[in-house]
Amino acid sequence: KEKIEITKEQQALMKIILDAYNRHQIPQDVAKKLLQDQYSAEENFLLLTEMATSQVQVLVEFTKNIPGFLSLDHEDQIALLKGSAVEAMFLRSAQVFSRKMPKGHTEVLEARIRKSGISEEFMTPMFNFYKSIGELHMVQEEQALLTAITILTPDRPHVKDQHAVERLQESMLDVLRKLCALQHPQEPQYFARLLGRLTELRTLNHYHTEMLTSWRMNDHKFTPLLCEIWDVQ
Ligand SMILES: Cc1ccccc1NC(=O)[C@H](C1CCCCC1)n1c(-c2ccc(Cl)cc2)nc2cc(F)c(F)cc21
Repeated sequence: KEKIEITKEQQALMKIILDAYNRHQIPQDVAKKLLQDQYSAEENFLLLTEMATSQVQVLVEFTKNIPGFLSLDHEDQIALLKGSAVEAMFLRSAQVFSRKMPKGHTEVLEARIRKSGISEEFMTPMFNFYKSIGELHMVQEEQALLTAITILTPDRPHVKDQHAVERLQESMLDVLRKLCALQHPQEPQYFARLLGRLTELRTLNHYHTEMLTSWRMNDHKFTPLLCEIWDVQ
């Protein structure tokens, strides 16, 4: 049984990623809002665009703290952010959905989201993903590293120097692999299950434009930043 140890520099990397992840949490708690009141499809759509816009700003700040990211080609930095913003939003939503809540709150939250205005056809893949993330009971470090790994996906559209991105992603994957082995010694497959979620996350990418344009209301307004990131309007 090989001795798994996280090196000093990997510990430093993890601390930087975790601090950045915690520093850039979403300001207002959307789950609390949704649990407090029922909103119309229009209000929910506005809430989503506000949340998603602040999430992109938060994501940029988080990404700037990933060691090596700012040394990448500048156009590649943009391509990585643009390519991962939707997945980061769904990953964040899944982490919010899977948070430990008082009895019955998750059910109310799910019901509110089901009636928020999203078309019925997207509910199953979306909630399947949220529940599969919840089953992993990820610790904060794993959540932060998984977000960084998602951003550092080399094969996003328009990335020129994929190898440079691969090298950064590989160092994150190595830390995550060791962390999983230390945190879940009884589950040697845990790391592979975690990465499997990233594949499921990509499928949500395909649905997101349709989820937005099919929101049960007319005249969907998006912020300029979301028009950039979401390929809408
Ligand atoms: C939580 C967050 C953080 C940062 C950025 C975005 C969001 N996400 C949101 O604000 C929206 C709200 C928005 C208001 C209507 C209900 C869903 N949201 C979505 C979602 C559904 C469909 C699409 Cl297309 C996108 C996202 N899944 C959620 C799961 C949750 F547990 C939750 F609390 C909010 C969630």
